[in-house]
Amino acid sequence: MAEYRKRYAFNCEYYDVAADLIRPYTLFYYLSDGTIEMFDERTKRCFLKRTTFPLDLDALDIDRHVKIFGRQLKIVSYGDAFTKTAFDSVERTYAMIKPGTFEHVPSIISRIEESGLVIHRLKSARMSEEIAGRLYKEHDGKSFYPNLMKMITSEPMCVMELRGEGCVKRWRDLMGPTNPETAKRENPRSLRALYAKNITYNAVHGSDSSSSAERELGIVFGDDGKCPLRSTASATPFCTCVVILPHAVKEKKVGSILQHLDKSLPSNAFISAVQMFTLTPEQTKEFYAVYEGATPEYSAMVRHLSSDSCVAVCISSESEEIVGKMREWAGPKDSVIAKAIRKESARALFGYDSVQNAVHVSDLVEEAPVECGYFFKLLQ
Ligand SMILES: Nc1ncnc2c1ncn2[C@@H]1O[C@H](COP(=O)(O)OP(=O)(O)OP(=O)(O)O)[C@@H](O)[C@H]1O
Repeated sequence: MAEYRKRYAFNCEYYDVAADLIRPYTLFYYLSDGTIEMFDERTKRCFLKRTTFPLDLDALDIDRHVKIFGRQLKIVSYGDAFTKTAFDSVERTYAMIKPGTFEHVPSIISRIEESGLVIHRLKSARMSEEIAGRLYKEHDGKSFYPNLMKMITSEPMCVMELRGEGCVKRWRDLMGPTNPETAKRENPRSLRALYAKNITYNAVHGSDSSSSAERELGIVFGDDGKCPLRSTASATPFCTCVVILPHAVKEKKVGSILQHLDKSLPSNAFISAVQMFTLTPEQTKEFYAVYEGATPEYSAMVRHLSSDSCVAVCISSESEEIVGKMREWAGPKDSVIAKAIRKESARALFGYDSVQNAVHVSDLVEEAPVECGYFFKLLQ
């Protein structure tokens, strides 16, 4: 191929809110001069002639979004083998926050985000015996195997896919040595030094190589992308839903928001489930249905929530007052107003305006279980 024509190709989707249509485009990036070009796959015509544009190649990935001259495109797949080979090489690892450590999920997510690693998938789950058996096959027959199986299926835990250069080693460094006593001596800031109870309940797990990571991610998240593990969400007796919005996920504020939330919970409430989702515009409209026609920001809210990954949180409680309490925690809808009158609220601390306002929280006691059910039942 002539050097001038060498290019990456990405199949993208643009959600046209006004027409309520998803428009497919191919985005090209020319390596020789950093120019871009767009092709409209519906009309089969050039949409944007080859032009200079500051495209951040590091930010390009499947399911991620890229803004081209104000148009938010979602990358759905690589357009050719050349592009796939160049981009599909990002290192991934399988990470697990083990049973007995669920209360530390907010702090552990913060540490992951601070380290620069990217959380690509996240789900709080109950490990089944079948999946655990496949995961820990190599330890079958060892003296500690029965205890290991008992531990891993005993309580809620969290499964994650982490991404980033060298992430297998970086995550294992963050975890620290297998035995917490050694961890305390050799790496006192490591997660096992801080949160492990003993060698069995040792807080976290990480794949030991890229090939193990591929195997473990396939087992836990399903080779077809459908995670076989049951969610931990509990809607009884009462629950409410918090959604950490895409801008905050992208800015790596999930851990800080969860920590802030956790501190504000009354003693009769707890975080029962946390999960990352990437909603389609149709799913977002379904979720935000009650706001259509009721708020001027509706279209912008749909655009934002469907623009990238969000994190849904289920808060369970013994009292229905939890719905009001979480609204209070979130603060005024517009972060600008929140910054003026409720400086300590989540929207004041983590949001920008009335659309990128860090969190969505259930408004009404009747809506809260429906919203939790949407994420933690319907989308499972
Ligand atoms: N001697 C032991 N006694 C009790 N449990 C053990 C022992 N060795 C390992 N385990 C348990 O089995 C898990 C898997 O063991 P492995 O040797 O693969 O450790 P690791 O690679 O540091 O940890 P992980 O695989 O969980 O990241 C350990 O995390 C620990 O929970």
